[in-house]
Amino acid sequence: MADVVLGVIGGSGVYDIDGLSDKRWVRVETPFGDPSDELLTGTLDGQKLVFLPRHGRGHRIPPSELNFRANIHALKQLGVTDILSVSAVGSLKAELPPGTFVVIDQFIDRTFARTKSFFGTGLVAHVALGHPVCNRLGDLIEEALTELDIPYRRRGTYMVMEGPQFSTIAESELYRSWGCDVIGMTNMPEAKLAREAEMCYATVAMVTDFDCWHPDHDHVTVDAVIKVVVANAGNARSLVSRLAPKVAGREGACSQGCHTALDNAIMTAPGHRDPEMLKRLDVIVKRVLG
Ligand SMILES: CSC[C@H]1O[C@H](OP(=O)(O)O)[C@H](O)[C@@H]1O
Ligand SMILES: Nc1ncnc2[nH]cnc12
Repeated sequence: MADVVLGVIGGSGVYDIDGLSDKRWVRVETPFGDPSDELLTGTLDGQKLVFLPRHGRGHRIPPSELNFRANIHALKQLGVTDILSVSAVGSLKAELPPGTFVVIDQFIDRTFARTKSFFGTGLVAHVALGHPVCNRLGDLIEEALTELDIPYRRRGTYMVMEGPQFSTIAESELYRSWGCDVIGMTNMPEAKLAREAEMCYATVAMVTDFDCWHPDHDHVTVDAVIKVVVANAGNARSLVSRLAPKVAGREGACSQGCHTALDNAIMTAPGHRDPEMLKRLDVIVKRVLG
């Protein structure tokens, strides 16, 4: 089993990370193009950590233009085994007010303008996604949130919309009728690609607004989102600091199988695999194809 390296993908308002020693921003090239920015490497409380600002420093890249494959590939190249995704989300439930952290366990992917797989013609794979996030990592996140006394909810369904515009009231009500808890624009295909790359992935969604459905609250604006993110930045920082040593202390391969997701996933017969694809996907498939 590879050494544990914690990856943190910072969402809106989270473009840096505190308290790292041996801090270094590194440029990583991938066969899929450039990640959102350089990646920040370092050590936090004895745990190796790699941080990537999802939208780049200065928030340059909108959700539909994020190079999700390059981002996940770059983290994989730097040895990341477990990814904590930190995301700002709108609430679709009255009982999830701004400031609440939700440890996501399900997604509904309604995005339509994104490349969603590392695989393709010449090397076809179908990974399981029934449990799209890692529950072992989710347990550690929950432990950290409990110890820090941060208001949180374990489990919730994150509706992933294409954006960049926020929803109409009719859309927001539709997602509410589906039982979704929160809404955002970024966690798919990120979570799917992390699974294909055999990395544990878990999302802490920070509720920043009531989207546009709540009769007693203003409709979401960027200003309102950033205000809540800034007000909760301390909690997000404490969560990462508290989580790092817990991740360092976890033992063995993921019992849910995140680290072996490709074991029964590749469909293309050995003699029909495209050598170019195999080369391009080397970092992703070398454990399973040698
Ligand atoms: C500034 S609000 C919209 C923006 O924030 C969320 O991004 P992230 O998950 O990276 O925090 C949301 O999905 C939108 O991309
Ligand atoms: N209401 C909302 N809809 C989509 N993405 C969001 N990110 C934060 N709030 C959001």
